[in-house]
Amino acid sequence: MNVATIDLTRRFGRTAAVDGVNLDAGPGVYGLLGPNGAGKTSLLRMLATVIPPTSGRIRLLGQDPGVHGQRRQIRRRLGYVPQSLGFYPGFTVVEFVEYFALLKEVPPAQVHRAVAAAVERVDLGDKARAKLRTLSGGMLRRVGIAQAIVNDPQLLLLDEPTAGLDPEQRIAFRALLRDLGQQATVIVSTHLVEDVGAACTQVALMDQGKIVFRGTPDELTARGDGTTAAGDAPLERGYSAVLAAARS
Ligand SMILES: Nc1ncnc2c1ncn2[C@@H]1O[C@H](COP(=O)(O)OP(=O)(O)OP(=O)(O)O)[C@@H](O)[C@H]1O
Repeated sequence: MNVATIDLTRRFGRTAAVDGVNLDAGPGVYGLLGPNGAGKTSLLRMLATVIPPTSGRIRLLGQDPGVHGQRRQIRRRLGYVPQSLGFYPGFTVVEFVEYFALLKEVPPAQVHRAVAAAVERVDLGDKARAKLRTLSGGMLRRVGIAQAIVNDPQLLLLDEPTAGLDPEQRIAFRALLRDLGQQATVIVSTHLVEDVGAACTQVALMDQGKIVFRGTPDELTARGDGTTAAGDAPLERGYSAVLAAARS
């Protein structure tokens, strides 16, 4: 398993943002759904080794992120797109992605090719030498994705990556996720259920810090069958039905 958590919990004061999550994930694309404040970002931040858990256990890529040497090895093989990434406005696209390649200790001889490949994969080849301050919001999102994939990660964590992408880019991005998920574990938090239906092999639904559903997108859809759950699409009705059941 690339990700294994046992009773993973993260508190902020009295709030249990993540409350006893047990998760196993091998290669594939996993959608993480849930309402605002469900704990998705906090869970992803722990998996990205950005914040430590309050209690519980995590193993990532067979290593313990609580141990310095192992955490460093995880970070070399990890990609993370946070909800808002700080961009240095005076950097070009290539300089920015290269900076992350160096942080992730991509071997120097491979950096040039890895950066060019990541920039091409997000369809920004024609903007490679443009300064970040001149790019649109959607293009910056794609730069954020390029930095995350530059080290060919075995674990890729994306927090609402399609926010701000136009429809054409979202479709291309889902194809990229499916491709990356052949080898890597890709966990993508999103509010867009179309993204889950189109790109994910598995879906987890969080509510109030807990995972209240785990299964395939079709299984989530089936939860809405024959119910009066709200939603314009079948997957949305499944989502609403599971949340209503979890809260009843
Ligand atoms: N740094 C923090 N300090 C205090 N409380 C926090 C912090 N980060 C998150 N929380 C709280 O933890 C809970 C879970 O927040 P989190 O951002 O993980 O949810 P989310 O599912 O990602 O929400 P959204 O869909 O709105 O992004 C919320 O109640 C939030 O207010």
